[in-house]
Amino acid sequence: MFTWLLIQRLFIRIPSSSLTNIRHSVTGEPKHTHSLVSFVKMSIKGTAFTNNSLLGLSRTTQSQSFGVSVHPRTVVAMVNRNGRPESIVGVSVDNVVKELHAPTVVGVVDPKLKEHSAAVDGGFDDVYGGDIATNDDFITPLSVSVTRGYALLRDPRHNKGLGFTEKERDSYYVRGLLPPAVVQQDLQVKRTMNNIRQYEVPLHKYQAMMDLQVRNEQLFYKLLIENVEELLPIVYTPTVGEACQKYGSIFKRPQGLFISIEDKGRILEILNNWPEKNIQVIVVTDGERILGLGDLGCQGMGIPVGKLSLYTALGGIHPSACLPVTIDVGTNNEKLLNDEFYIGLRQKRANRQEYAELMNEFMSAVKQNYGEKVLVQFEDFANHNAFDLLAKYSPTHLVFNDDIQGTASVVLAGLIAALKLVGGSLADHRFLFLGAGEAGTGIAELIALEISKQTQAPLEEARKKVWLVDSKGLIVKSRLNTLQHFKKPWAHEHQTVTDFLDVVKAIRPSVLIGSSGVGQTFTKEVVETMSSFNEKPVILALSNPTSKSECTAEQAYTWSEGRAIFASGSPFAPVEYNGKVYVSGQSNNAYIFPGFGLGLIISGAIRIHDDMLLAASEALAAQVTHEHFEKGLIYPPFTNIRKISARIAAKVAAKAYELDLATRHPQPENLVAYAESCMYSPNYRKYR
Ligand SMILES: O=C([O-])CC(=O)C(=O)O
Ligand SMILES: [Mg+2]
Repeated sequence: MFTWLLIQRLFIRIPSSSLTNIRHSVTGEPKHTHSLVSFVKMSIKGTAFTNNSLLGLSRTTQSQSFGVSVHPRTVVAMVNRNGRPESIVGVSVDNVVKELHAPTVVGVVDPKLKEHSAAVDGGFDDVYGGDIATNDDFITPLSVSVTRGYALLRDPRHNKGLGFTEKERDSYYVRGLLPPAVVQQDLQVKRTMNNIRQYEVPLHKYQAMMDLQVRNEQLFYKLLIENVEELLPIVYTPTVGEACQKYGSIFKRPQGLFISIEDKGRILEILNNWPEKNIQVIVVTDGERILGLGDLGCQGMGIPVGKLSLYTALGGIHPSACLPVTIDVGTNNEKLLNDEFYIGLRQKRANRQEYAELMNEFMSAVKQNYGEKVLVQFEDFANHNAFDLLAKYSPTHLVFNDDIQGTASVVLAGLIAALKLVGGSLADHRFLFLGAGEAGTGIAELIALEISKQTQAPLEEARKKVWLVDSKGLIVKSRLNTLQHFKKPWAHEHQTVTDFLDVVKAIRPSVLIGSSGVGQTFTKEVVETMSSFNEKPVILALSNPTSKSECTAEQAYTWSEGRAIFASGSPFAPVEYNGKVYVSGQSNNAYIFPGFGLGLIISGAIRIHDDMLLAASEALAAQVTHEHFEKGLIYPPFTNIRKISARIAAKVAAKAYELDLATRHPQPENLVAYAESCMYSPNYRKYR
């Protein structure tokens, strides 16, 4: 293995000049029995390299260019007897080895080549066939595929704009294509931030940020990382919600994959149209429940794009390893169906069976293409599909539902922290939820799980501390037969109560959590009632975007006379009440999923376990300092989020090792340092 890793690194440094000539340097008439790997290990001299001359390699199918199927983005190279690469013969595109076309410079040798050879006696079987992602997957993809000349300035992943140095302008053939000034990246950040601050309308700032992302990705991430508190509400909630509503009008360039029901049977092919092959995280939505805004169909794409930009900025996942996907099965949103600028299929949502078949094809294709360890994050699916998909694919895939599990983990973290302010243990409190969907039941279950672990009480007992209200009122035993399955565990013994204020009075909770997607439901009376029997009522208004928040920060502080411990899903500015400034926290899964995902990737986890969510909650809660508590905060500020994410990642990874769900061995000694070392940096670097 050592040799192979060495080769990977050597390849990246191969000068482009040696690549432009490869067609003439690669030769030979490999014997039919040679596997690709043994071919790679041979030093063959002879005539020009053509596809045909390599066809003899195939032990599998001849239908692809070389008849040899290898993992995507694999450089096939010949090495000499000392193991040094002498020439590159091709690169796999769409899992097929293709000639390497100048002026593309490529560098990754995939160690899976070796494993496959071992597994199938020196030859290659179908790489789609099984768990090809093994211990040797890269943490951060090393692939470098850099064009040059004018095309380089149009390549957002590598464009540096005026940041190209004098030397780079010559070696990349961009001299004359840029004005003479060379600008440091820091100055570019300053200038771009100045421009963005000129816009008063948040949506215009969003558009400016998206334009930057598709123009100069490194600058986009540097801006986002260095100004995270200011830009998070732009690229994420609440502005991303408005962007989705208007996505048809503002759409310019695709930032993710659109897979529609009409593409049934062709999903694998579509995945291969995406330019990157080494995917580690997919965020997928079907647009049916975008934030609290409802069915936005295909225009939900803003959400996977936004979530993945946080995976990179907050969690350090390499942007090339992130794939946003929107599954378009139609929309039931009449307004969109009649909107001339709508960009999705103009039809009602597909029926259950068609939907299930499409999702199944997608999930199979994803595993086939990217292996066992690709993380699939389900985002903003409607309740019924969200629970079903998670249950169906958890046993076979690395799947995570952000709205159920991510939100649960972030809220539990906030509650663990809040206990320092309100006193007692979790089991001493009573929790009331307005909203019994993904977030509500997901949080409820994680709270119950933690109580059960802490008190050794059975889970069913622990659940009795938690009460949920849905659109029909308090969830109680007498409603059991008509309840959806995910609500059933919360049907406790109690008389029917329908009015929410009456429920608050009857249950007398110490913690009130809103997750129904309906704004302004924590009324003055509700907050006053909470404050009448709690010295410090904990009030979490989780629904997004801001317009759907159950109450505002100002309302919570005013109506509770400054006593509420308040956090919300979308951010609120600090509030002044009676001469004191109150800073509320943002109880948003953005604290959790980037670090959680990083933890899965660095440990090579193949499945998710609830204990990993608990580990993430504890790691986040541990980041809240005395100074934060003094301000009434139950979450640390986002400013240090990359450090926080590394700590979350370390705890999640440690749990994966403990549960034997990790596949990257040996376990790094210092997981925090390791997580930090794996994080993507947007600072400009040399390409060769
Ligand atoms: O995106 C967010 O801000 C949080 C979230 O997952 C949702 O509200 O669905
Ligand atoms: Mg969501």
